[in-house]
Amino acid sequence: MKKQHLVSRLELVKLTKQYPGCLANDNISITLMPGEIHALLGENGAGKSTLVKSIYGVVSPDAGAIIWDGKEVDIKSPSIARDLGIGMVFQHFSLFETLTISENIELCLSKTQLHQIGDLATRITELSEEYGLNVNPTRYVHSLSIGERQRVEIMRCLVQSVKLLILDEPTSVLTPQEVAGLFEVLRTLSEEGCSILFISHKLHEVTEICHKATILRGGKVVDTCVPNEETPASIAKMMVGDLAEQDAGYVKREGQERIFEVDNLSLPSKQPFGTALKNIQFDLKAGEILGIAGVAGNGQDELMAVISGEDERNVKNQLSLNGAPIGHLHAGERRKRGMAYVPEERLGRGAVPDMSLSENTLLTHSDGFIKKGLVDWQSIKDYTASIIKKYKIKCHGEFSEAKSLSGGNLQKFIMGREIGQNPSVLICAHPTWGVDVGAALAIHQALLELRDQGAAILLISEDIDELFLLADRMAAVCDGYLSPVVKTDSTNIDQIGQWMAGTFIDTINQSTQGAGA
Ligand SMILES: Nc1ncnc2c1ncn2[C@@H]1O[C@H](COP(=O)(O)OP(=O)(O)OP(=O)(O)O)[C@@H](O)[C@H]1O
Repeated sequence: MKKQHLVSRLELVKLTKQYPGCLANDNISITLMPGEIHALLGENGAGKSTLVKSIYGVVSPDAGAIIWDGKEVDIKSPSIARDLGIGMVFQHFSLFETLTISENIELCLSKTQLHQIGDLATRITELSEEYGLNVNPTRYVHSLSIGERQRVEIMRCLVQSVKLLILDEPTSVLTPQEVAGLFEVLRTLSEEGCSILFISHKLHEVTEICHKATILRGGKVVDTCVPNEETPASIAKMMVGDLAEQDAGYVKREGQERIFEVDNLSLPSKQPFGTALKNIQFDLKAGEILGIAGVAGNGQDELMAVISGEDERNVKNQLSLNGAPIGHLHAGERRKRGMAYVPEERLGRGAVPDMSLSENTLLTHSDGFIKKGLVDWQSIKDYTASIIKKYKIKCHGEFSEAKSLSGGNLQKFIMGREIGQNPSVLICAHPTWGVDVGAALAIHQALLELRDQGAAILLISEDIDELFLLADRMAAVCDGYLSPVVKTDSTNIDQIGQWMAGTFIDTINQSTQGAGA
């Protein structure tokens, strides 16, 4: 970070945002200097997203001021933010699959910007070389991996000569190798004077790359620190107070009898740019967690949809539960037999946004709460209230609409709702995605408790550290293929990282061809 600048790049002065019944940002003041990489930390619902949305013109604050390069500004919309030089990379990318990289980037540029840039494809190629982004402007977005898509989003900000780049949990979708590449780009940008505001729950990354950190709690700034003078544990303490226990070194278990099996499953994707599943084969054992690593978009969604029954194609003999085929049964029937699911997409698949938490509970627990044909609302409310209490979910109550919860709080609710059914098989994707350290610890312990009671758990995640922490056996998916399944104790992050990049596929293809010859 260059130190000679005296004028701050961005100053937030007593920024305040009130939602009905919730003061999301309460008099927040933060200063960012040019070139500063600044982490915004806080437990779920602390107000981080609301704050960055105010800076990017998506949310309009009720009080306070935003000072940009020394002058007060009124950022009424993202286009005003972009004109000022503020770029944001959201957790969910907003790219059109059927357009090229260049066409996607062109869509968010004004006529004046396009005129200033000249030939856009040439500019993208130049910037790609300058920052080592490896972005080819003529490639179609549907052919890109998640890591490449993120680089397109960053490129979209770079072509607009961004002076402040906001990243919302940028590393949760990347392989370890891609995280290292991203950090290189961020360091170069910082050297050149671009400020970076970085929301993350991964504290070791914050200590590695950020110059300063601001910690929010209950909508207020409660602390600031210089991350490389702290440890992940000391920052966690600033965020959530003392953690009674630390997440470390859980005992690995050996599974008992085989409960669930996927046998030689091959299935074309139903989506135009989805991933076909190719000869997937694995089993889940009672009292064991099987972790599947992989960068999003490599068949995880398709696999999850087939197992849950959301994909209704008949794969009768390819899926079995307790020795009986279930691949022809609909989703509700599979739930009745003891299966539960936590899908990756929490709003829309995991919960219906406009329904209350109680109503969302009823959707996946219909059997338990319908008595003599009538819905037992009191029991549903009590059960929902118990999940809210157990997982310390920040909301107004069981009547809160799912969409009014912050991302991490909704994730906690969905996990709690599914674990609470005591399933014999739990299939879950990204169990702690966007969840703060304290809540992640609670979710980890609930998963391990369920495992120790004899459930078989499939954990699909992009968080490789979490998989190593929780899984007893591990594998990786790439391009719809599943790698060999190995005991977690007998592998390492490097090997799994390479499998995530597909190094095992040739061997699998050779052995299948060999078998067919
Ligand atoms: N549209 C809304 N209506 C009502 N309340 C809201 C709305 N959006 C956010 N909130 C509330 O504002 C508070 C702050 O939410 P915000 O999304 O900013 O938290 P966060 O720190 O980003 O959390 P997370 O880490 O879970 O993403 C939460 O209590 C949330 O329930």
